[in-house]
Amino acid sequence: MSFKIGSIPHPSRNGSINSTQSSTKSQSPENVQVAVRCRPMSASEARGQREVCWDIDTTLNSIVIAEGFERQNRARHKYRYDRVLYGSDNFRIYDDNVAKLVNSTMEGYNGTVFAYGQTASGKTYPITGTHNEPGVIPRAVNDVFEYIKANSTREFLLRVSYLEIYNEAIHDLLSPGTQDLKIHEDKQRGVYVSPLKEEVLTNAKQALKVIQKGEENRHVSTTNYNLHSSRSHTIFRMIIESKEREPNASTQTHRDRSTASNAKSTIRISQLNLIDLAGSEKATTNLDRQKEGAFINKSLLTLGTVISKLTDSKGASHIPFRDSKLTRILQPSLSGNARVAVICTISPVMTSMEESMNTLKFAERVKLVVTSAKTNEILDDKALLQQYRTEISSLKAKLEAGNDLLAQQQMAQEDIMQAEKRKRCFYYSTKDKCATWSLFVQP
Ligand SMILES: Nc1ncnc2c1ncn2[C@@H]1O[C@H](COP(=O)(O)OP(=O)(O)OP(=O)(O)O)[C@@H](O)[C@H]1O
Repeated sequence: MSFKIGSIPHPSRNGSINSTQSSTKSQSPENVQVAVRCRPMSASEARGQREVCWDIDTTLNSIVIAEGFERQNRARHKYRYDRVLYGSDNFRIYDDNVAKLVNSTMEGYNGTVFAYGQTASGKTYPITGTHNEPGVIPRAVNDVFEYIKANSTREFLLRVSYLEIYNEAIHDLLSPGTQDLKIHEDKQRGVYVSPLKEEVLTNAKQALKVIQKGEENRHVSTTNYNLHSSRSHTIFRMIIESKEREPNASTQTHRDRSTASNAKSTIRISQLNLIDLAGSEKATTNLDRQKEGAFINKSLLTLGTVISKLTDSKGASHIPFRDSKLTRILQPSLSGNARVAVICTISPVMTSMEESMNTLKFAERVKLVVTSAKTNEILDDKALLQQYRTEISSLKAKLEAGNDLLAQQQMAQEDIMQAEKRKRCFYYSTKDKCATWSLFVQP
């Protein structure tokens, strides 16, 4: 894999991130964004088949089996998605289907992007990309740092992890050799994998090094269909924390300080999951590939079942998220609190028609999944402390105001007593001509 963040070409098409801060706390329910892309033929495919077996309309975003390629009795059903593309342009796929989602993760919403399709259909290509056509991961990392640059009133903390699910076992790609990674769930953290190494990111260049390190540790093999076939599902996760930056203390008024302490009392936390699924494969004679294929097919089948049940209009009973590690990890995204974008990839050749049709049907079903992302805000300890401080000083002020009132009442009481004494003194001094009492008469 070779890509460089600093040298992403086509600057005019770069920078699609909108830096405005959203004031909404919850997005209205929305369907999963689905893009379908048919890759161009490879040189060897082009030798066996002259034309692409799909009729693709990139304006109407529809796809149908091309005339002359339909099989007997197969109706030429036209499929429509949010975006239907042909070719190698990774910029368009990112700008149209992913950039907005990445932007919203910077504003506190969770986001998940995954690529789905048979082996060698071109899933890794849009996710990691090439030097000239960088994929979702390098573009997202680039946009995250661009967003941070454009939003100087907030400070950000970025952490990444990179894992793969190979033969139903979870491996840490950033810490190879770590054994026995398990999926856990608790109220605070939701579903998470542990022990999993997290690297703190400080700049885009370092982020790409981390990704490259992870890529090198991924399980890749040569299959009948792909020279560098990914034999595992990978999940690249970025955790984004942000809070209002504290203004310069020396230039603040007391009022500024108390407003600032309220504003910085919350921290936004969101996750960006970028997932490259392993591809389903037809039977092979290689025993290792057979074993891998069985695990891959089973987890993709579970993903299909989960999607079907989530979109079952009768209201699904049990959704089998726990039947595979992949669906278990994807559970929080698919069941609600995340924006989700799916890139479905198909091959241009007739020999893969059956698998491509299955991918198109999957794309149709996943399009029906509805999610409703919310901003995730928490109070941090420091902010909590700050809140307590503000509360204590307000109580003190109230107490002081109360004390003043008490003091005023005491003084009034004393004034009354003095007046009483003066009255009595005046009475004594006039009646008994008592010099001693006359002292009280004088002010
Ligand atoms: N849109 C595309 N334009 C040009 N080349 C592509 C495109 N998509 C894929 N390719 C090329 O096709 C081959 C297979 O692609 P890729 O590895 O992305 O497939 P995959 O679906 O991830 O396969 P697997 O599931 O086996 O890992 C690669 O050589 C890749 O460079």
